[in-house]
This record gives sequence, structure tokens and C-alpha cells, in this order.
Amino acid sequence: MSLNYRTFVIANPKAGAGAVEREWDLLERLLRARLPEFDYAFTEGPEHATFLAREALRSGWEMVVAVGGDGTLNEVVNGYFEKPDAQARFKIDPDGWMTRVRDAAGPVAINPDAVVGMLPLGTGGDFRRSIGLMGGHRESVEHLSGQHIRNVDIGEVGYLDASGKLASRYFINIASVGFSGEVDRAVNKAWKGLGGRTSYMIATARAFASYNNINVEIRLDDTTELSGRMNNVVIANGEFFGGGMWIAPGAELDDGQFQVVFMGDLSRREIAALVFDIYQGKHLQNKKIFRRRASRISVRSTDGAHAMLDIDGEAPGGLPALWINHHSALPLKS
Ligand SMILES: Nc1ncnc2c1ncn2[C@@H]1O[C@H](COP(=O)(O)OP(=O)(O)OP(=O)(O)O)[C@@H](O)[C@H]1O
Repeated sequence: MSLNYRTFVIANPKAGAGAVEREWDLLERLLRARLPEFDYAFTEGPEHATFLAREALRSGWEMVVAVGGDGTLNEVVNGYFEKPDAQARFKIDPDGWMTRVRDAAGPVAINPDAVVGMLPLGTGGDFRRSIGLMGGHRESVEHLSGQHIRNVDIGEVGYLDASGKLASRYFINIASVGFSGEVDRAVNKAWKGLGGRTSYMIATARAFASYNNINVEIRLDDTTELSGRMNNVVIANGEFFGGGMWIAPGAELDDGQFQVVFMGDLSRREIAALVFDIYQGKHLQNKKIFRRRASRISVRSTDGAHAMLDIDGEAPGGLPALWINHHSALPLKS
């Protein structure tokens, strides 16, 4: 395979509070200058980036690039793989745990020689922090035309969608359950024009006013069981979420494991006092917060109360859920 990948760019015009649309002329010029074979399409709504990525890879494009925020990247990552059939991969056992169907296949790449790239322009921009891609557009395009490819782990979550049906989705950054799911639901309803951190803080304040901690049981790698009342259970491949919160310091993208951060039974007052610590990764000093490493995590509610999932910044459903780490499943241009 040549180093000059035939590249299909998938751009979300609305990402970054409209920045992609506003800056497209410059972006296109930069991309044309560095990528000899290049074409692009704009997304028209949710899930379209997944469809476009699959189509591009089936048509022989060798690199698909997400231009936008973490939501667009998540959709392109999902489109790197064949559409998974959740019913064939997950089931709920008689005790209410989400489990993996025996012999279910792992993620199937449409073209295992193809790679994924990103040109980050979101409002939150959390994944880019974990790969150190913090420069401007020019630097991001340099990365796309460079030679370095990193095989990163991909998470898969089996869960119940909003209508109570079995669903599954891949994630590249963080998928959690609890307070962050409520924040996502609020932030995705809110206007993001105020910028990442401000939008998340307003949404956090809204979710904060109504949220109750969740009663859950948790299995880690089928060897450890934990239970208790939690504010949030965070399953992290990357280190940041929520528009710059350093929730999982030291989480590694390619170690075959997640860092699992348990935010215990924190009161509203304790959460309010912790918010700024989380941006600096200092929350781990709190004795109600602890962490583990695992590659398979199962969570169920013990009281049947609703608990919302956050999957790379979207809130598509709730418990019971099972998280699986697929080691080195995604070749990422970085
Ligand atoms: N044409 C479109 N109009 C409206 N929404 C779109 C369009 N195309 C894609 N979307 C949706 O926009 C959502 C948000 O995109 P994305 O996360 O990339 O940007 P962001 O919210 O600015 O960034 P971040 O998630 O990093 O804060 C995605 O879930 C995607 O489904």
C-alpha cells in the first residue's frame, strides 16, 4: 500500500458551532495541497458520517477522515467496521446482566488495510487531547499526510436503546454511565455556540439540579464484583471527556484495557466542589473516587431506576450494558 492513501474526507458542517462550514475553503485548500488523491462529502445529520465512511471504504478509498468533533469521529469509527448486529452479539441473561453471545465475532473492518484520520474542529475536542493533536489545521493536515499509524483499542458497548431494544456501538474515547449521560442529554439539547467548556458547564448545572446517583452492580473481567451507589462509572480508553475534564489520567489508547473510574456516592455539594479538580485530574485524591483496569465491564441497575449512558459524547440509551475492549482494532493516522 502506498503512503499516499486515497483519502475520503467526511466533514460535519455544523461541528464546532459551525466552524467547519465557516472554515471549509481554507481546510479544502490545505487538504488538496497535502493529499494527492482526495474527495469529500458533508454530513447531513446524525449517523450520516457512519454511512459515508462505509460507502467510501467499500468504494476503495483507503483513508477516511473525520472533520468535526468527537461525535463525527465516533460515527466515522463506527463506519470503519461492518454494521454489527446487536442481537447476534449481546443478550441479557436471566439475572439482568448484559452478556456477550458465545462465539460472537469481533469488529469486522470493511478494509483492514484502510486507516482512519481526524481533523479536529469540535466544540469539546476531547479525543484530540489524548493523542496530543492540539495544534491548528495546518498541523492536523500534516499528520494526515504523515506516515505514522497507531493501532488503537476500540471499545464496544452493548446496551438498551431509548426504546428498550438491544443495541451496540463502538467508541474510541470514553463511554460511561450515570451523571455524564445526563449531562450529554442536556448538552446535546443545548446550543453549543458558547464554546465547549461553557456549554458543558451550563448543561452540567442543568443535569446537576435533577440527577440522583444510581444503584448498580459491576463486574470487571468476570473476576471482580462491586456494588454500590455511584454518581458515575467511567470506562475510559482516552483520558478526557466533557470538554476538557481530565477524568482518567494515564488511560492508554493501546494497552488492551480500559481505565475504569468509579465516582462513588458523591453528594451535590461534593460534586460541585470537585468540578474544577476534575479539569486538572485532581479528583482522584477524593476517597469516594477510585479506579481499576479491565477489558470487559458489565453494569446493571439494582433498583431498576433509569441510568443514562454517555458514548463518546452522545446519550443513546441505558443499562444494562457491557463494555468490551477490542485491542488494536483501529489503525489511526496520528
Ligand atoms: N448536517 C448536520 N446537521 C446537524 N447535525 C449534524 C450534521 N451532521 C452531523 N451532525 C451531528 O452533529 C453531532 C455533533 O457533532 P460533533 O460532535 O462532531 O461536533 P461538536 O458537537 O461541535 O464537537 P464535540 O463533540 O467535540 O463537542 C453529531 O452527533 C452528528 O450526528
